[in-house]
Amino acid sequence: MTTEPLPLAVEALGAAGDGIARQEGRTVFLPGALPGERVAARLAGRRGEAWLAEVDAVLDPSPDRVAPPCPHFGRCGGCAVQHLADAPYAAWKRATLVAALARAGFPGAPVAALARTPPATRRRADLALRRGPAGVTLGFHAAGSRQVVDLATCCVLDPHLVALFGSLREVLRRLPALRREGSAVLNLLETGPDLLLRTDGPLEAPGRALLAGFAADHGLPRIAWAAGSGPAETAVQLGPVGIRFGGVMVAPPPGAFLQASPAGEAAILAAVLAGLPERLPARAALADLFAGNGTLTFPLAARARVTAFEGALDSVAALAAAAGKAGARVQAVRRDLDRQPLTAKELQGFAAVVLDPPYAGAAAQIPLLARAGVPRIIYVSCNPAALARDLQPLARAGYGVLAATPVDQFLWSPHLESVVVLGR
Ligand SMILES: C[S@@+](CC[C@H](N)C(=O)[O-])C[C@H]1O[C@@H](n2cnc3c(N)ncnc32)[C@H](O)[C@@H]1O
Repeated sequence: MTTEPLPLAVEALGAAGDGIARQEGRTVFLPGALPGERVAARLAGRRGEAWLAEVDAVLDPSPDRVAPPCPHFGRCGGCAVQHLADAPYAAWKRATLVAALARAGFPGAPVAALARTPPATRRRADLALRRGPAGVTLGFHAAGSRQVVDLATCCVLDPHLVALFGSLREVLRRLPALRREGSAVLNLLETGPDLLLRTDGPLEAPGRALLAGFAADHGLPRIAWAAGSGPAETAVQLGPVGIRFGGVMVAPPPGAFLQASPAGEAAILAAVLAGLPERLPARAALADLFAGNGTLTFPLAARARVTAFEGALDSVAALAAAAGKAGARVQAVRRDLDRQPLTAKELQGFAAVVLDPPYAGAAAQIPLLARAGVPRIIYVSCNPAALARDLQPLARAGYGVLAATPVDQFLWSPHLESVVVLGR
């Protein structure tokens, strides 16, 4: 359903990057509209109690409106806010963390300026693939839709990854393993791009040969493949894979989690290390929860012994192997922290606990952490809503925010990374 165009005054920029107006007492979300603008828009559907509208025309543009740098902006769901000038953009992102901390019970907490990440530096892409009559479509999903936007370029991704799009599309067109749909995770490691391909058909010998040719031609040391969401197997290995964390070379599993950009990782790490207690006794121990492949673990190990807890078996194995080889004072432990969170007793020996949970947060672990009374907690979050929820028990347990840093890891998207240091 769509209505006739209505004139609407945009009052604010919402958490998803949409303009927000009011119409007959209801909130209206206006993708592409900016605060202070008057627009003509059609009500096009519901988002919960609110209206979702399509902007027909911007009648009075905001002085903060700028030309979006990417030709796909507006259709591609990867970015939501490329049309806003830099200073109000940075203020909007920082305000997200201020609001989350206020909701958590920390109004007026000290929040640093937004740590920036440059365009064209994102080193991890999770691309959707579709086979159609005209070939293979490769890109991100359109905003709020399952449709895939075929990307010719991307202003966020590292150009080394964007440069692969054309030939990857072509090799996938010839790959029978891709019947209708799949995905491609590209991780830019120090050893070159690492590809994990998930397809809806089996990968036979001719397909493997095709991928081997692609890897050789484009400098990919490894291509892994998986049937749907099944386990990944190595399809092509032409050389070692690796990335250094705190000077320690780690060989991450296919499709491994990486912090989105080098600058984002550096900003997170700086805030985490600055959040540690100033003087750590010689025998101090640190806990790194949701440790992944050791992005934070190895730099933390330069300050004290670290026990790294992680749920994914292949990541724990990569972390343990790298620690063994480097002689790092790191113990890697496989633990599902949702099903079997660390008990208050287990947590009590640590001088500081760093946690960097997935998007959903750490709901099972937080109450036990609140009870343990660890002197320092450093929460790295990629989801302000989960952060606000998870910090509430810590506020009730008497913790205060010592420092909070918003990090613009997910440039031009509504997502925000942040590092919050808590003590009591
Ligand atoms: C946001 S990543 C952080 C990884 C790492 N700290 C880093 O900076 O690269 C979250 C990590 O939590 C892990 N994870 C997800 N659910 C988990 C669970 N229930 N228990 C333990 N680890 C989990 C994921 O495998 C992933 O490695």
